[in-house]
Amino acid sequence: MSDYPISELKDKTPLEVANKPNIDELTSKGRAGQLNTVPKNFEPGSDVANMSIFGYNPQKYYTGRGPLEAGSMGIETSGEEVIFRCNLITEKNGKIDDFNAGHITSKEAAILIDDLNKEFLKNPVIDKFGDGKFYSGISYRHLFVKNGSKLSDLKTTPPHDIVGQNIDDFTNWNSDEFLNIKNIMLYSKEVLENHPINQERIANNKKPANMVWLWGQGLKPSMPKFRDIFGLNGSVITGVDLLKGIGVFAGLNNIDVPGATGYFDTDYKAKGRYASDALENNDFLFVHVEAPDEAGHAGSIEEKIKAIERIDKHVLGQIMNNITDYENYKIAILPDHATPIDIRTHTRDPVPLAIYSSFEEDFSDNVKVYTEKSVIDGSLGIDKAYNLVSRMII
Ligand SMILES: O=C(O)[C@@H](CO)OP(=O)(O)O
Repeated sequence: MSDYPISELKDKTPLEVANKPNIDELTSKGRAGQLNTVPKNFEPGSDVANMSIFGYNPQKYYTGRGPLEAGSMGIETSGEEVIFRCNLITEKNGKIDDFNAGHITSKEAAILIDDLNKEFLKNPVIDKFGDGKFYSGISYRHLFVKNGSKLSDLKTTPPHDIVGQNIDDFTNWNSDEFLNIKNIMLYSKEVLENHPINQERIANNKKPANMVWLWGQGLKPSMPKFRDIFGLNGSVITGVDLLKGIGVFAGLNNIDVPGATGYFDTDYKAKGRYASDALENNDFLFVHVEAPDEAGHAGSIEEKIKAIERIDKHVLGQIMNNITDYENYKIAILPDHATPIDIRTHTRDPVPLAIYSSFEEDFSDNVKVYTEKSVIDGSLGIDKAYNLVSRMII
Protein backbone atom coordinates (compact mmCIF):
# COMPACT_ATOMS: atom_id res chain seq x y z
CA MET A 1 0.00 0.00 0.00
CA SER A 2 2.97 2.36 0.24
CA ASP A 3 3.58 4.62 -2.74
CA TYR A 4 5.11 7.85 -4.05
CA PRO A 5 3.39 11.27 -4.12
CA ILE A 6 0.94 11.37 -7.04
CA SER A 7 0.12 14.58 -8.96
CA GLU A 8 -3.60 13.64 -9.25
CA LEU A 9 -3.65 13.51 -5.42
CA LYS A 10 -2.00 16.96 -5.16
CA ASP A 11 1.34 15.29 -4.50
CA LYS A 12 0.04 13.11 -1.72
CA THR A 13 0.28 9.32 -1.52
CA PRO A 14 -2.75 6.99 -1.33
CA LEU A 15 -1.87 6.33 2.33
CA GLU A 16 -1.98 10.09 3.02
CA VAL A 17 -5.37 10.45 1.36
CA ALA A 18 -7.16 7.26 2.49
CA ASN A 19 -9.49 7.31 5.48
CA LYS A 20 -7.93 4.74 7.84
CA PRO A 21 -8.87 5.52 11.45
CA ASN A 22 -7.96 2.08 12.81
CA ILE A 23 -4.48 1.95 11.30
CA ASP A 24 -3.85 5.52 12.51
CA GLU A 25 -5.13 4.75 16.02
CA LEU A 26 -2.78 1.78 16.41
CA THR A 27 0.07 3.86 15.02
CA SER A 28 -0.57 6.72 17.40
CA LYS A 29 -0.75 4.38 20.41
CA GLY A 30 2.20 2.34 19.16
CA ARG A 31 5.59 2.85 17.61
CA ALA A 32 6.52 3.47 14.01
CA GLY A 33 9.50 3.25 11.72
CA GLN A 34 10.76 2.20 8.33
CA LEU A 35 11.69 -1.35 7.41
CA ASN A 36 13.88 -2.60 4.58
CA THR A 37 12.22 -5.81 3.45
CA VAL A 38 14.39 -6.57 0.40
CA PRO A 39 18.15 -7.13 0.80
CA LYS A 40 20.27 -5.32 -1.82
CA ASN A 41 21.28 -8.42 -3.78
CA PHE A 42 17.64 -9.45 -4.47
CA GLU A 43 15.08 -8.08 -6.90
CA PRO A 44 12.21 -6.42 -5.02
CA GLY A 45 9.40 -8.97 -4.94
CA SER A 46 6.71 -10.38 -2.69
CA ASP A 47 8.60 -13.67 -2.37
CA VAL A 48 11.76 -12.27 -0.77
CA ALA A 49 9.93 -9.51 1.13
CA ASN A 50 7.32 -11.78 2.70
CA MET A 51 9.82 -14.51 3.53
CA SER A 52 11.74 -11.87 5.51
CA ILE A 53 8.61 -10.66 7.27
CA PHE A 54 7.82 -14.25 8.33
CA GLY A 55 11.22 -14.27 10.05
CA TYR A 56 13.30 -16.13 7.45
CA ASN A 57 16.56 -14.67 6.16
CA PRO A 58 16.20 -14.89 2.35
CA GLN A 59 19.99 -15.08 1.97
CA LYS A 60 19.77 -18.46 3.68
CA TYR A 61 16.45 -19.88 2.56
CA TYR A 62 15.27 -18.30 -0.70
CA THR A 63 15.51 -20.47 -3.83
CA GLY A 64 12.85 -18.82 -6.05
CA ARG A 65 9.23 -17.85 -6.20
CA GLY A 66 8.00 -20.91 -8.11
CA PRO A 67 9.13 -23.37 -5.42
CA LEU A 68 7.25 -21.45 -2.72
CA GLU A 69 4.02 -21.54 -4.74
CA ALA A 70 4.53 -25.27 -5.37
CA GLY A 71 4.50 -25.76 -1.58
CA SER A 72 1.00 -24.31 -1.47
CA MET A 73 -0.20 -26.36 -4.44
CA GLY A 74 1.07 -29.60 -2.87
CA ILE A 75 3.43 -30.33 -5.78
CA GLU A 76 6.16 -32.75 -4.72
CA THR A 77 9.45 -32.37 -6.58
CA SER A 78 12.78 -34.19 -6.50
CA GLY A 79 16.10 -32.48 -5.75
CA GLU A 80 16.78 -32.11 -9.51
CA GLU A 81 13.44 -30.65 -10.56
CA VAL A 82 13.26 -26.92 -11.14
CA ILE A 83 9.95 -25.17 -10.51
CA PHE A 84 9.13 -22.15 -12.67
CA ARG A 85 6.33 -19.71 -12.01
CA CYS A 86 4.26 -19.74 -15.21
CA ASN A 87 2.12 -16.70 -16.06
CA LEU A 88 -0.62 -16.82 -18.65
CA ILE A 89 0.10 -13.55 -20.49
CA THR A 90 -1.20 -11.61 -23.48
CA GLU A 91 1.42 -11.30 -26.22
CA LYS A 92 1.02 -8.71 -28.99
CA ASN A 93 3.51 -8.02 -31.82
CA GLY A 94 6.40 -9.69 -30.00
CA LYS A 95 5.78 -7.71 -26.80
CA ILE A 96 4.15 -8.45 -23.43
CA ASP A 97 0.81 -6.66 -23.67
CA ASP A 98 -0.56 -7.85 -20.32
CA PHE A 99 1.26 -9.86 -17.63
CA ASN A 100 -1.99 -11.36 -16.34
CA ALA A 101 -4.04 -11.99 -19.52
CA GLY A 102 -6.82 -9.68 -18.36
CA HIS A 103 -6.99 -11.47 -14.99
CA ILE A 104 -8.26 -14.61 -16.69
CA THR A 105 -10.53 -16.78 -14.52
CA SER A 106 -9.13 -19.91 -12.87
CA LYS A 107 -11.72 -22.01 -14.70
CA GLU A 108 -10.64 -20.82 -18.16
CA ALA A 109 -6.99 -21.03 -17.17
CA ALA A 110 -7.31 -24.66 -16.00
CA ILE A 111 -8.56 -25.69 -19.45
CA LEU A 112 -5.69 -23.89 -21.19
CA ILE A 113 -3.07 -25.40 -18.87
CA ASP A 114 -4.57 -28.85 -19.34
CA ASP A 115 -4.42 -28.48 -23.12
CA LEU A 116 -0.84 -27.26 -22.95
CA ASN A 117 0.10 -30.49 -21.15
CA LYS A 118 -1.76 -32.58 -23.74
CA GLU A 119 -0.02 -30.80 -26.63
CA PHE A 120 3.38 -31.18 -25.02
CA LEU A 121 2.85 -34.89 -24.50
CA LYS A 122 1.81 -35.21 -28.14
CA ASN A 123 4.85 -33.21 -29.31
CA PRO A 124 7.86 -34.09 -27.16
CA VAL A 125 10.12 -32.46 -29.75
CA ILE A 126 8.90 -29.10 -28.49
CA ASP A 127 10.37 -29.78 -25.09
CA LYS A 128 13.68 -31.11 -26.36
CA PHE A 129 14.36 -32.86 -23.09
CA GLY A 130 10.79 -34.20 -22.98
CA ASP A 131 9.99 -33.95 -19.28
CA GLY A 132 8.29 -30.62 -18.54
CA LYS A 133 4.84 -30.42 -16.96
CA PHE A 134 2.43 -27.53 -16.30
CA TYR A 135 0.33 -27.27 -13.12
CA SER A 136 -2.69 -25.00 -12.97
CA GLY A 137 -3.11 -22.52 -10.12
CA ILE A 138 -5.27 -19.44 -9.59
CA SER A 139 -6.18 -16.98 -12.38
CA TYR A 140 -2.98 -16.20 -14.32
CA ARG A 141 -0.61 -17.75 -11.77
CA HIS A 142 0.54 -21.29 -12.63
CA LEU A 143 3.66 -23.46 -12.46
CA PHE A 144 5.91 -25.42 -14.80
CA VAL A 145 8.24 -28.13 -13.48
CA LYS A 146 11.21 -29.53 -15.35
CA ASN A 147 14.29 -31.63 -14.64
CA GLY A 148 17.74 -30.03 -14.76
CA SER A 149 19.12 -28.22 -11.72
CA LYS A 150 21.20 -25.92 -13.98
CA LEU A 151 17.96 -24.23 -15.01
CA SER A 152 18.00 -22.49 -11.61
CA ASP A 153 20.80 -20.27 -12.97
CA LEU A 154 18.80 -19.00 -15.94
CA LYS A 155 18.23 -15.23 -15.77
CA THR A 156 14.46 -14.87 -16.09
CA THR A 157 12.40 -11.69 -15.69
CA PRO A 158 9.08 -11.07 -13.89
CA PRO A 159 6.56 -10.25 -16.65
CA HIS A 160 4.98 -7.43 -14.56
CA ASP A 161 8.35 -5.61 -14.82
CA ILE A 162 8.46 -5.59 -18.64
CA VAL A 163 4.95 -4.86 -19.89
CA GLY A 164 5.16 -3.24 -23.34
CA GLN A 165 8.70 -4.51 -23.92
CA ASN A 166 10.11 -6.92 -26.51
CA ILE A 167 10.07 -10.58 -25.49
CA ASP A 168 13.33 -11.25 -27.39
CA ASP A 169 15.22 -8.76 -25.24
CA PHE A 170 14.50 -10.86 -22.14
CA THR A 171 14.98 -14.35 -23.57
CA ASN A 172 18.37 -13.81 -25.11
CA TRP A 173 19.79 -17.08 -23.76
CA ASN A 174 22.72 -19.10 -25.03
CA SER A 175 22.82 -22.77 -23.99
CA ASP A 176 20.65 -25.51 -25.53
CA GLU A 177 19.01 -26.19 -22.19
CA PHE A 178 18.11 -22.52 -21.74
CA LEU A 179 16.91 -22.08 -25.32
CA ASN A 180 14.63 -25.03 -24.78
CA ILE A 181 12.77 -22.91 -22.20
CA LYS A 182 12.35 -20.17 -24.79
CA ASN A 183 11.03 -22.75 -27.28
CA ILE A 184 8.46 -23.91 -24.76
CA MET A 185 7.30 -20.32 -24.24
CA LEU A 186 7.09 -19.64 -27.97
CA TYR A 187 5.39 -22.95 -28.74
CA SER A 188 2.73 -22.25 -26.09
CA LYS A 189 1.62 -19.43 -28.38
CA GLU A 190 0.84 -21.86 -31.15
CA VAL A 191 -1.29 -23.97 -28.80
CA LEU A 192 -3.09 -21.05 -27.17
CA GLU A 193 -3.51 -18.41 -29.89
CA ASN A 194 -6.60 -19.87 -31.55
CA HIS A 195 -7.89 -21.83 -28.59
CA PRO A 196 -11.72 -21.63 -28.26
CA ILE A 197 -11.34 -20.10 -24.78
CA ASN A 198 -9.33 -17.26 -26.29
CA GLN A 199 -11.66 -16.84 -29.24
CA GLU A 200 -14.50 -16.40 -26.76
CA ARG A 201 -12.48 -13.96 -24.64
CA ILE A 202 -11.67 -11.84 -27.70
CA ALA A 203 -15.34 -11.90 -28.77
CA ASN A 204 -16.18 -10.57 -25.28
CA ASN A 205 -13.56 -7.81 -25.49
CA LYS A 206 -11.27 -9.54 -23.01
CA LYS A 207 -7.53 -10.03 -23.42
CA PRO A 208 -6.56 -13.50 -24.64
CA ALA A 209 -4.18 -15.71 -22.65
CA ASN A 210 -2.14 -16.48 -25.76
CA MET A 211 1.28 -17.34 -24.31
CA VAL A 212 3.02 -18.57 -21.16
CA TRP A 213 5.88 -16.71 -19.50
CA LEU A 214 8.29 -18.73 -17.34
CA TRP A 215 10.18 -17.01 -14.50
CA GLY A 216 10.98 -17.08 -10.76
CA GLN A 217 12.39 -20.62 -10.96
CA GLY A 218 14.33 -22.63 -8.40
CA LEU A 219 14.68 -25.87 -6.48
CA LYS A 220 12.53 -26.82 -3.50
CA PRO A 221 13.71 -24.87 -0.41
CA SER A 222 14.49 -26.32 2.97
CA MET A 223 13.29 -24.13 5.82
CA PRO A 224 13.12 -24.76 9.58
CA LYS A 225 9.63 -24.70 11.10
CA PHE A 226 8.35 -21.42 12.54
CA ARG A 227 7.59 -23.20 15.83
CA ASP A 228 11.18 -24.42 16.10
CA ILE A 229 12.57 -20.93 15.61
CA PHE A 230 10.09 -18.84 17.59
CA GLY A 231 8.32 -21.39 19.84
CA LEU A 232 4.87 -20.30 18.63
CA ASN A 233 2.10 -21.96 16.66
CA GLY A 234 0.51 -19.91 13.95
CA SER A 235 -1.68 -19.54 10.87
CA VAL A 236 -1.75 -17.64 7.60
CA ILE A 237 -4.71 -15.99 5.87
CA THR A 238 -4.10 -15.05 2.23
CA GLY A 239 -5.64 -15.38 -1.22
CA VAL A 240 -2.41 -16.18 -3.05
CA ASP A 241 -0.33 -19.35 -3.39
CA LEU A 242 2.97 -17.57 -2.76
CA LEU A 243 2.05 -16.68 0.82
CA LYS A 244 0.33 -20.00 1.42
CA GLY A 245 3.50 -21.71 0.21
CA ILE A 246 5.71 -19.80 2.67
CA GLY A 247 3.21 -20.92 5.32
CA VAL A 248 3.53 -24.56 4.25
CA PHE A 249 7.34 -24.55 4.35
CA ALA A 250 7.26 -22.74 7.70
CA GLY A 251 4.92 -25.43 9.09
CA LEU A 252 2.13 -22.89 9.68
CA ASN A 253 -1.54 -23.63 9.16
CA ASN A 254 -3.21 -22.08 6.08
CA ILE A 255 -6.75 -20.91 6.78
CA ASP A 256 -8.85 -20.89 3.61
CA VAL A 257 -11.27 -17.99 3.60
CA PRO A 258 -14.21 -18.32 1.20
CA GLY A 259 -14.20 -15.33 -1.15
CA ALA A 260 -10.48 -14.52 -0.71
CA THR A 261 -9.44 -13.93 -4.33
CA GLY A 262 -6.06 -12.16 -4.17
CA TYR A 263 -7.69 -9.31 -6.13
CA PHE A 264 -9.81 -6.14 -5.73
CA ASP A 265 -12.96 -8.22 -5.33
CA THR A 266 -11.66 -10.16 -2.32
CA ASP A 267 -14.08 -10.58 0.60
CA TYR A 268 -12.50 -8.23 3.16
CA LYS A 269 -15.25 -8.82 5.71
CA ALA A 270 -14.74 -12.58 5.57
CA LYS A 271 -10.99 -12.12 5.99
CA GLY A 272 -11.54 -9.94 9.07
CA ARG A 273 -14.03 -12.44 10.52
CA TYR A 274 -11.80 -15.47 9.97
CA ALA A 275 -8.81 -13.56 11.35
CA SER A 276 -10.68 -12.60 14.53
CA ASP A 277 -11.81 -16.21 15.04
CA ALA A 278 -8.34 -17.60 14.35
CA LEU A 279 -6.83 -15.56 17.19
CA GLU A 280 -8.61 -17.84 19.65
CA ASN A 281 -6.27 -20.74 19.00
CA ASN A 282 -3.17 -19.24 17.40
CA ASP A 283 -0.21 -17.51 19.01
CA PHE A 284 0.70 -15.88 15.72
CA LEU A 285 -1.44 -14.86 12.77
CA PHE A 286 -0.30 -13.46 9.42
CA VAL A 287 -3.09 -11.74 7.46
CA HIS A 288 -2.21 -10.77 3.91
CA VAL A 289 -4.24 -8.71 1.42
CA GLU A 290 -2.99 -8.61 -2.18
CA ALA A 291 -5.35 -5.92 -3.54
CA PRO A 292 -3.19 -2.77 -2.91
CA ASP A 293 -0.31 -4.40 -4.83
CA GLU A 294 -2.63 -5.32 -7.71
CA ALA A 295 -3.88 -1.71 -7.73
CA GLY A 296 -0.26 -0.57 -8.03
CA HIS A 297 0.37 -2.93 -10.97
CA ALA A 298 -2.85 -1.74 -12.63
CA GLY A 299 -1.93 1.94 -12.03
CA SER A 300 -5.29 2.53 -10.31
CA ILE A 301 -5.25 5.27 -7.66
CA GLU A 302 -8.91 4.67 -6.88
CA GLU A 303 -8.51 0.92 -6.28
CA LYS A 304 -5.46 1.47 -4.08
CA ILE A 305 -7.26 3.95 -1.85
CA LYS A 306 -10.33 1.69 -1.70
CA ALA A 307 -8.18 -1.31 -0.76
CA ILE A 308 -6.47 0.60 2.09
CA GLU A 309 -9.83 1.81 3.41
CA ARG A 310 -11.34 -1.70 3.25
CA ILE A 311 -8.37 -3.26 5.02
CA ASP A 312 -8.72 -0.61 7.70
CA LYS A 313 -12.46 -1.00 8.16
CA HIS A 314 -13.18 -4.66 7.54
CA VAL A 315 -9.96 -6.48 8.37
CA LEU A 316 -8.22 -4.45 11.08
CA GLY A 317 -11.50 -2.99 12.34
CA GLN A 318 -12.99 -6.42 13.04
CA ILE A 319 -9.77 -7.68 14.61
CA MET A 320 -9.61 -4.63 16.91
CA ASN A 321 -13.23 -5.09 17.97
CA ASN A 322 -12.69 -8.70 18.92
CA ILE A 323 -9.20 -8.69 20.32
CA THR A 324 -10.00 -6.83 23.53
CA ASP A 325 -10.76 -10.18 25.25
CA TYR A 326 -7.09 -11.05 25.11
CA GLU A 327 -4.73 -9.85 27.77
CA ASN A 328 -1.56 -9.43 25.78
CA TYR A 329 -1.14 -8.93 22.11
CA LYS A 330 0.89 -7.08 19.52
CA ILE A 331 -0.12 -6.03 16.04
CA ALA A 332 2.30 -5.04 13.27
CA ILE A 333 1.02 -3.24 10.19
CA LEU A 334 3.12 -3.07 7.03
CA PRO A 335 3.19 -3.67 3.28
CA ASP A 336 5.67 -6.28 2.04
CA HIS A 337 7.04 -3.79 -0.54
CA ALA A 338 5.87 -0.69 -2.39
CA THR A 339 4.18 -0.98 -5.81
CA PRO A 340 3.91 2.72 -6.73
CA ILE A 341 1.09 3.72 -9.07
CA ASP A 342 3.41 5.81 -11.27
CA ILE A 343 5.82 2.98 -12.09
CA ARG A 344 3.37 0.06 -11.75
CA THR A 345 5.95 -2.33 -10.36
CA HIS A 346 7.78 -3.12 -7.14
CA THR A 347 10.47 -0.96 -5.55
CA ARG A 348 12.98 -1.61 -2.79
CA ASP A 349 12.08 1.54 -0.82
CA PRO A 350 11.78 0.94 2.92
CA VAL A 351 8.14 0.31 3.89
CA PRO A 352 6.26 2.06 6.71
CA LEU A 353 5.86 -0.12 9.79
CA ALA A 354 3.74 0.39 12.93
CA ILE A 355 3.69 -1.90 15.96
CA TYR A 356 1.07 -1.71 18.68
CA SER A 357 1.53 -3.45 22.02
CA SER A 358 -1.38 -3.91 24.44
CA PHE A 359 0.82 -4.45 27.46
CA GLU A 360 3.90 -2.29 27.29
CA GLU A 361 3.46 0.93 29.22
CA ASP A 362 4.68 4.14 27.61
CA PHE A 363 5.12 2.26 24.39
CA SER A 364 4.09 5.02 22.03
CA ASP A 365 6.39 7.44 20.21
CA ASN A 366 5.56 10.75 18.53
CA VAL A 367 4.13 9.37 15.28
CA LYS A 368 0.38 9.93 15.15
CA VAL A 369 -0.59 8.80 11.64
CA TYR A 370 0.57 6.01 9.36
CA THR A 371 2.14 7.37 6.18
CA GLU A 372 5.38 6.88 4.27
CA LYS A 373 6.71 10.21 5.57
CA SER A 374 5.40 10.32 9.14
CA VAL A 375 7.02 7.03 10.19
CA ILE A 376 10.49 8.35 9.39
CA ASP A 377 10.37 10.15 12.78
CA GLY A 378 9.36 6.95 14.60
CA SER A 379 11.38 5.08 17.19
CA LEU A 380 11.40 1.55 15.74
CA GLY A 381 14.83 0.75 14.49
CA ILE A 382 14.63 -2.78 13.14
CA ASP A 383 17.68 -3.34 10.95
CA LYS A 384 16.64 -6.53 9.16
CA ALA A 385 13.06 -7.45 8.25
CA TYR A 386 13.63 -11.05 9.35
CA ASN A 387 14.12 -9.72 12.90
CA LEU A 388 10.58 -8.29 13.00
CA VAL A 389 8.96 -11.43 14.46
CA SER A 390 11.57 -11.76 17.23
CA ARG A 391 11.17 -8.04 17.95
CA MET A 392 7.45 -8.62 18.41
CA ILE A 393 7.74 -11.52 20.79
CA ILE A 394 10.23 -10.08 23.25
O1 LIG B 1 2.01 -12.90 -8.52
C1 LIG B 1 2.49 -12.07 -9.30
O2 LIG B 1 2.76 -12.34 -10.47
C2 LIG B 1 2.83 -10.68 -8.83
C3 LIG B 1 2.11 -9.64 -9.64
O3 LIG B 1 0.74 -9.64 -9.40
O4 LIG B 1 2.45 -10.63 -7.49
P1 LIG B 1 3.24 -9.69 -6.49
O5 LIG B 1 3.09 -8.31 -7.00
O6 LIG B 1 2.55 -9.90 -5.18
O7 LIG B 1 4.66 -10.14 -6.48
